[in-house]
Amino acid sequence: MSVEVIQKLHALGQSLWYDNIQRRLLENGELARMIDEGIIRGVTSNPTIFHQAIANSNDYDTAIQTMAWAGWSARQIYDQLTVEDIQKAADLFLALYEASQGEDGYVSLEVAPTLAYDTEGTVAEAKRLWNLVSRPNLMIKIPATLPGLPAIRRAIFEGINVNVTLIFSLERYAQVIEAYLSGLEDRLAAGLPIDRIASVASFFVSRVDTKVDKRLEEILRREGPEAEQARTLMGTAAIANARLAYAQFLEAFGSERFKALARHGAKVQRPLWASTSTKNPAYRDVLYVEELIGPQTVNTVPPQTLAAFADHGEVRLTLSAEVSAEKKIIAALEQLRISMAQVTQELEEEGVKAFASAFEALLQTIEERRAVAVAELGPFATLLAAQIGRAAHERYIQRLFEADASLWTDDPNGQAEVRQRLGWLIAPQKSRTLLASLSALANQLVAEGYREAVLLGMGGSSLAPEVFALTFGVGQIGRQPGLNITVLDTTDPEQIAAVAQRLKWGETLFIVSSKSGTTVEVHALMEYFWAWAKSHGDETPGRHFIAVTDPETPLAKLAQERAFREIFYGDPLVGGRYSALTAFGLVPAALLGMNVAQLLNRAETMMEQCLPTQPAGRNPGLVLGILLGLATTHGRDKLTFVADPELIPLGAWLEQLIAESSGKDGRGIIPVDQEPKVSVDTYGQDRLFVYFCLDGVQQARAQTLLAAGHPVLTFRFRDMYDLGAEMYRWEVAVAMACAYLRVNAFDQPDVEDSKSRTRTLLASYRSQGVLFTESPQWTDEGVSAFTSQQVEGDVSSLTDILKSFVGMAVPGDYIAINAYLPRNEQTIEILQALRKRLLQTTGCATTLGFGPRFLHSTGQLHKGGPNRGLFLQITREPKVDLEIPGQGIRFDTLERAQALGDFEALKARGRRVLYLHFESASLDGLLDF
Ligand SMILES: O=P(O)(O)OC[C@H]1O[C@](O)(CO)[C@@H](O)[C@@H]1O
Ligand SMILES: O=C[C@H](O)[C@H](O)COP(=O)(O)O
Repeated sequence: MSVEVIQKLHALGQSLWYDNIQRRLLENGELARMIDEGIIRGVTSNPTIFHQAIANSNDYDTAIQTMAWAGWSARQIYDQLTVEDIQKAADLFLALYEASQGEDGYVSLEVAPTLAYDTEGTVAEAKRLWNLVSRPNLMIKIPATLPGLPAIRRAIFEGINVNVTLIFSLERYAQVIEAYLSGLEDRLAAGLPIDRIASVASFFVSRVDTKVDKRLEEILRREGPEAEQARTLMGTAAIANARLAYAQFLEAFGSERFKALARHGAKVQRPLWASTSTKNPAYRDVLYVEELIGPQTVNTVPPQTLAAFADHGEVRLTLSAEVSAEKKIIAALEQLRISMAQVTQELEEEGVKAFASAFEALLQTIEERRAVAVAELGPFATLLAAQIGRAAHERYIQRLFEADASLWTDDPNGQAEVRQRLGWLIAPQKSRTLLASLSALANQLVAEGYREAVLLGMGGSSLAPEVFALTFGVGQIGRQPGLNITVLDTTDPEQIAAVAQRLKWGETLFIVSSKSGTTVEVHALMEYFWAWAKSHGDETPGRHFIAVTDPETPLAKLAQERAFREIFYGDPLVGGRYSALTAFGLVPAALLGMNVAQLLNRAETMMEQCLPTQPAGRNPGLVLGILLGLATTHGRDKLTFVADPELIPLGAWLEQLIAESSGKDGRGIIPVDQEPKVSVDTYGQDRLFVYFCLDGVQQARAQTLLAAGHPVLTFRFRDMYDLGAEMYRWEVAVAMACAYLRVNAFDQPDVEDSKSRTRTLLASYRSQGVLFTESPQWTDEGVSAFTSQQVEGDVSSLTDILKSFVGMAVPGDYIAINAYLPRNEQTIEILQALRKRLLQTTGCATTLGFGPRFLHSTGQLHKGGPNRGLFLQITREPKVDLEIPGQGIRFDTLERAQALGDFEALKARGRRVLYLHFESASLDGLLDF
């Protein structure tokens, strides 16, 4: 696009405005770029433009859905969407507005076209929109109908900038100028300033040709004596009409009357050439720009006209006071009985009608989308609005951003923790400081021949990286050259060995990721791979390692001592499970080759929607959070994920965020991830489904669930980078849900219990060589069973044990399979089959977690949440085992100690637990019940 031609245009006194608005342009920086590069100097919108923007895109889906959930009407939603876009555009133009001293930099918003013949209604609407948008560089568009004229005068008197729209005739244009001047005079008479009031008169061009040409064509068709004259007049009326308007402008604003106003600072009301895209393909595509260039004018162009003009537009002065030729054209038309008065009157009426029907169609579209969103709420449709009202009254969002810890807890220690844990709120902005170093490192590693990275971390330090690795991994969209990342968050020797076996020395980078820098699994894994690296003959393999940790942690110190290639520091004001958009998620994202800036842009756009400046019902995080809280208190506490294939990995990250944040003090939301599909009538009344939709593969499933009466919230992703937005939204939502449930969203008080029991067990193992002395309640066929309570009835097989255990489940319970096994295809298959069986037999929700990974995720909820869980714990004798260098134990011992530590912790809290240890038996036996 050539900026030069536009600069030339501006040098001749014409400003180019953009006849287009679309949320995507505001969010992705395109409008900002066009302003910065000097391409456009203002924006105009109209009901047709908004109809196209909203009805033909999914840019507004999240916003519409949120407001619909909050109980807003279609009209309220329309207002909010349009005002937001206009405000955002106005903010982008503010600098230009100021630099040009109010000459340019305006953004126009039209009053509802249904008010076009209602003077009082228009005045009231103009005032309402002016106050609502509240930007100095706003222009309110008012149609120049007869009833519109006094409204224009009144609006000017009120100090409102006015873009007078739908002007077609010279007569009406004169009345528009009169209304403007009178409005200014009224202000002066009232002692009010007039120097900051701006107005443009939108004179419509191309539509005049469309209508006149049609009449000329009729004459041509008749092939009579007037045909030749008609031919020469084709495509001339619009420009002649507009040039005559320009002459009228020069006269009116050169008058003594205006000069008197100008002495008080009045600005001229510039003519704005509107409707300047070429409608007849036989005409030059920049006709209505090139032929109307002159001082003190504006031309507003839609995208295709802008592109054409920048490409091949020619700039020369084409407007002047000399309009004899133009007068002749109009006279010639009149001779052919084409009355401009009639043509323009029809155009005005049709123009109002067309805008009104676009407006009605837009409201209809919003209404349809609103109804779909409300239906998603199922039984909560009638209850949610009041709860949002309560949250607004209690200032939930304000208190979140003010770090008012009393929102979650009265406990002083808990409150102190909360105050240290809210840095994630500004992560989308703050993390930008990492961008340069991240891309430098990614490029350097690729250039040095690294192909693979293994991330060693647990919970919040591994789950977001895993989401990114699985969604943006090999062959996925939008990826620059980068490394493949494998996440290792286990102490299972088989799983570790399987990864180690396929690594190539020299091509593999290790990312040691731990916020606290003290997590036992991470330390053990790091020592293992450090020794692995050394075993390749490199005594100082630090350059193959990077660390992500908070400042001054033991890991940070060790990484320095061992000369790690790089250390990235996390934000100490962000807790582990809220760290996705800090170094913990972003370092791996960058190494994968993701566009981290884009991820953060999406997150920031969501952040802006979640700010306290937004009305409560417009805040996607707040509305979702209150809904989660409400559903939980109404017994729908099993938050069940349904996802299109690409989005399945998101569930594991959400699981930790939700479970570890909310599952405490006997309350909590139970996330159910990747549950096998069963017939919908299997589900109890304790489900709240969420559907993560990318390409709609699971749409039919979601519909079936909805039809069966379950709430199903749909989250539509435009592409995978929307992960940035959704991660942020869910972080806010979970914080808000926790406030609603009155639990501290930012601690994990029950996790430590399992850890300390594990430490005690390991100490006894180190001193006495035994880990566990309890004798099983039952043992046979190579399986031993330990239970929290005496098994009822006759038990002669594993099947009996399982039946008796499962028999304890009542509606509203959930069954958690906690497997300390290698997380691989084979075990996943067996355990998912078991899960399906359990679900079908009991109707209860089921979860599957691999230990010790889940201890850093759902483990908190298991112990601290509602006592509705039945825990089936599984370990087995390992096929391989590995030494943990320098610790005097092997990985299997650590894994088993972790299982036992959690078993004891669960029992101590009165949970129903069945612990099965498979010595020699096959896991397949689990399916025989
Ligand atoms: O990043 P770190 O400090 O290694 O912790 C890992 C995980 O362990 C937990 O503290 C729970 O044990 C999580 O909250 C956290 O995400
Ligand atoms: O403000 C601008 C007008 O609404 C717009 O230019 C109308 O153009 P059209 O005639 O191409 O619809």
